[in-house]
Amino acid sequence: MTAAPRTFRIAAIPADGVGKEVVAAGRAVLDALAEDSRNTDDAFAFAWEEFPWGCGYYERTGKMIDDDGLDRLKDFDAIYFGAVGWPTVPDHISLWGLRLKICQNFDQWANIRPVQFLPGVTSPLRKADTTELDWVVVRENSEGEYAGLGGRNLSGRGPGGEVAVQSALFTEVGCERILRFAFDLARTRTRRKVSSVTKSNAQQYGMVLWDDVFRRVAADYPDVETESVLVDAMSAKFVLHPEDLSVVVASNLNADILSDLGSALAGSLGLAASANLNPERRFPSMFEPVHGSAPDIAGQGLANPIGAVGSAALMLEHLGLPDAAARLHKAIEATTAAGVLPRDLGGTATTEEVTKALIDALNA
Ligand SMILES: NC(=O)C1=CN([C@@H]2O[C@H](COP(=O)(O)OP(=O)(O)OC[C@H]3O[C@@H](n4cnc5c(N)ncnc54)[C@H](O)[C@@H]3O)[C@@H](O)[C@H]2O)C=CC1
Ligand SMILES: CC(=O)C(=O)O
Ligand SMILES: [K+]
Ligand SMILES: [Mn+2]
Repeated sequence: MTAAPRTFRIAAIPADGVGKEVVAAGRAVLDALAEDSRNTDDAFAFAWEEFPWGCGYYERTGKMIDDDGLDRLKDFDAIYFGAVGWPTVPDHISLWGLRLKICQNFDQWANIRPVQFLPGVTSPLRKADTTELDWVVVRENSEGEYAGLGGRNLSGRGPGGEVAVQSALFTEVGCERILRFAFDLARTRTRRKVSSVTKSNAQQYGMVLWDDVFRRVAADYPDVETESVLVDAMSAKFVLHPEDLSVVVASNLNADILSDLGSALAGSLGLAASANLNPERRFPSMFEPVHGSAPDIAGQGLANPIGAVGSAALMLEHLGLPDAAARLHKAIEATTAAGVLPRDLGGTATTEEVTKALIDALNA
């Protein structure tokens, strides 16, 4: 007798552009994994519900998400997200209307973005051996530069004389929780090191508060090596001394930029995975590739699904399925090592072909 499968309720929000293609790919891989677990003692299954929100929905209804959308999402075990944004809708409307709305209302304050180097993928880094490289960007995901504070036309003078203010919000509670999260994560890694990134020479209030809290929290983790680096210097360090990185923690904007840089160094933005976590589990967490909707390649079957599949692996870990997550990672490595590469990695494989290779690799 085998036990009934543990069933996880997942809300899929593919949203726009390649988001639709990579979420479909990720779902196919996850369903294959679940199917494979049937008749085992660790059987699990996914009950999917897909939501049509995004820019197309906005064009039809004037809403990025239904008024009761958050209410409908709040009891899911997790959210599997694609990417939001399309040239027909201003980017700040679409991003605030969907992704930021979910992240902020569900207090997904920790955004985890591993930078992973894969076999068979050429890195633009000049270092001959990238096999030793592996670091993770921890992004403060609830405040900072994306707090949404400010306004336009503050001078009242209108076009030509407009004044706009965009403020960054830093709270001691917000800094402390993300910094502790980074230290706790460092303790789970081979290299126990946290690099904190700010721009506190120029931004003398919020980022100096961050630095102060970093020093205070660090005292509780004497076993973890630390460094405090300005963001301009850290961007150079990503390229020149990536072997010196393990956990890199930064504010919302700085980590957003650094994580795209990191994934490009690993070979492509299409590879990068992320988890928007509500660590207290009061709300569902959301898993999405780091990249956007890529309108330049959308609808052509060219999207690299690996970032979305890596995000699915982060979701499996969050759901308490570490063995299944490890199998996904192995399948990703086997696929790139075998040279099944999409166009952004210099290959010719379509989204569908990469997805099929990933599914085949699960059982290899
Ligand atoms: N979390 C989200 O939903 C995000 C949404 N966006 C939105 O996406 C739209 C496009 O933004 P961009 O700045 O162009 O960034 P993007 O990440 O969509 O694209 C940047 C470059 O990376 C390539 N790329 C991205 N994903 C890829 C994949 N899976 N496979 C192969 N190549 C891939 C694109 O073709 C493009 O050349 C905008 O509306 C933006 O606001 C951008 C970033 C994150
Ligand atoms: C919006 C965006 O670029 C990101 O979340 O990475
Ligand atoms: K995304
Ligand atoms: Mn980004």
